[in-house]
Amino acid sequence: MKNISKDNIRLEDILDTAPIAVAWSSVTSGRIEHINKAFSALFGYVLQDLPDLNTWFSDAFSDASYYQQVVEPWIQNNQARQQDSVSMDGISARMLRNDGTIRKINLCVSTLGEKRLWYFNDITEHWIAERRLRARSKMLEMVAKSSALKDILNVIVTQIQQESPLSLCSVLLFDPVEQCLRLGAAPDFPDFYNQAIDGVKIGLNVGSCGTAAYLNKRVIVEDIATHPYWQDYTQLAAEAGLAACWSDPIVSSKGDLLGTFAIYKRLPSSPTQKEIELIDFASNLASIAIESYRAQEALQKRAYYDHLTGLANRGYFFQHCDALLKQSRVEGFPLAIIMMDVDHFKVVNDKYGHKIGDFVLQKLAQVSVSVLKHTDVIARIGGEEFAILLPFTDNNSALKSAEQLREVIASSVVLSSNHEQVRFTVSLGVAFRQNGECTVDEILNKADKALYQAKAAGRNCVFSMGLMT
Ligand SMILES: Nc1nc2c(ncn2[C@@H]2O[C@H](COP(=O)(O)OP(=O)(O)OP(=O)(O)O)[C@@H](O)[C@H]2O)c(=O)[nH]1
Repeated sequence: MKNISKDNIRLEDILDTAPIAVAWSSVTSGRIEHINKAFSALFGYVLQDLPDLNTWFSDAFSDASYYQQVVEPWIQNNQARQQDSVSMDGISARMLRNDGTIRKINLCVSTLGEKRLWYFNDITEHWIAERRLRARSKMLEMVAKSSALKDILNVIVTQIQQESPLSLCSVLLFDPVEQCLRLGAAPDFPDFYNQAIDGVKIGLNVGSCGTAAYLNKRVIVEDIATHPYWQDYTQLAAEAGLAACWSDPIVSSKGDLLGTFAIYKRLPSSPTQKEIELIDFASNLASIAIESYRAQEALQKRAYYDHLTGLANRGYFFQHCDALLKQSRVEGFPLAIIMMDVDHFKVVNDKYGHKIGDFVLQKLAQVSVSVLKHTDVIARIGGEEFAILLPFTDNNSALKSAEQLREVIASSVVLSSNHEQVRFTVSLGVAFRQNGECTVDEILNKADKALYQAKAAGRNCVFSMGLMT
């Protein structure tokens, strides 16, 4: 430490003890003549690194248009002011440190003779806290308004990317049925990377996210190129320009896995304490968003789906049928309806009990879904009564679908509590949208009449308004 005698105190020494970053420049040449210790700590430079003031400023302000439109006029205005002005209005701006990270500063200037003193007050922490609060409020508002989950997650990802420049962030959603991760939000990743990741099964050595989800704990990979967790994905990561990945499992309030939040870096690196806090913040926000979305989804499911079979319920079917009938009238595509009813179901219940009867309904739903097209909608509209809507389906195709349903159901088996094979059949009635007007009630009535004909004809058969197949 320098030994400063009492009567030999220089301005430089005084400024070095100041907690605020200060630089002074020559009024005439603009050369930066001194920076204090707090300046070096804030921006990472020593005096020799810095060119003249204007050159440094034009590089240091991270937002070029803000620099040109706001900062430059402010500097010029101050330079035009008379000398020995001691106090001036400050300006807020984002400035780059020598490591590329961004600091938010309040900049003030005063002129003293030939020297111009610049004061850089670091308000980054306050700025980050404020922005996080804003991001959090915006996200909660979006949750309350039931915005699309992808949009909400994009707000979180964007916030973190702004706080941690030179990073890419992603949220992947856990699919518990398929035990895989699906794309939630990864707005700045290349499409080929997102496509490759979407649907990846979780497991050990499935990158940072697949492994974090599998182990249900944070995974920090500092160098993707050499880490065993990435051994099957190093080329993919290299093509996307990714060198490090820190991934956190997103967990619900009950401890269930909801997905992963990850920060990727372009160069091998380990997270700072601040970046760990950032990951925690993002995972917590994402957890609120995903959990509330899932709760809403479950509510909707309860409103529209039949709890026993998992098929759509009567309400959903009628709504959907009405909309599709209108659309088919406008666009002129063919549409058919099948009504399907279990034969002698009372006998099944009486002989094997209600529980086995329930298994029969579940099995019937399962095999029906397996033979229908993904555009068809099957619903349980009564106890043992089902309706199927077949858009873009003409007369012959609908009859074929009905026959296929009949066959696959007739060959299905459920085991009774005594391990007896319980077999069951269905009767089916088919109706089509004719040219001209046709309401939901009209087409369902037609299908119902055909169903009664099938029952009357001895069951386990398909009828289409008097035509038996
Ligand atoms: N296990 C079970 N049975 C149900 C459910 N909903 C309705 N049922 C039963 O379904 C049976 C319907 O009987 P019916 O209307 O006489 O018809 P069916 O015995 O199938 O005879 P047909 O339709 O004429 O071939 C009744 O025994 C109801 O109790 C359910 O959710 N689970």
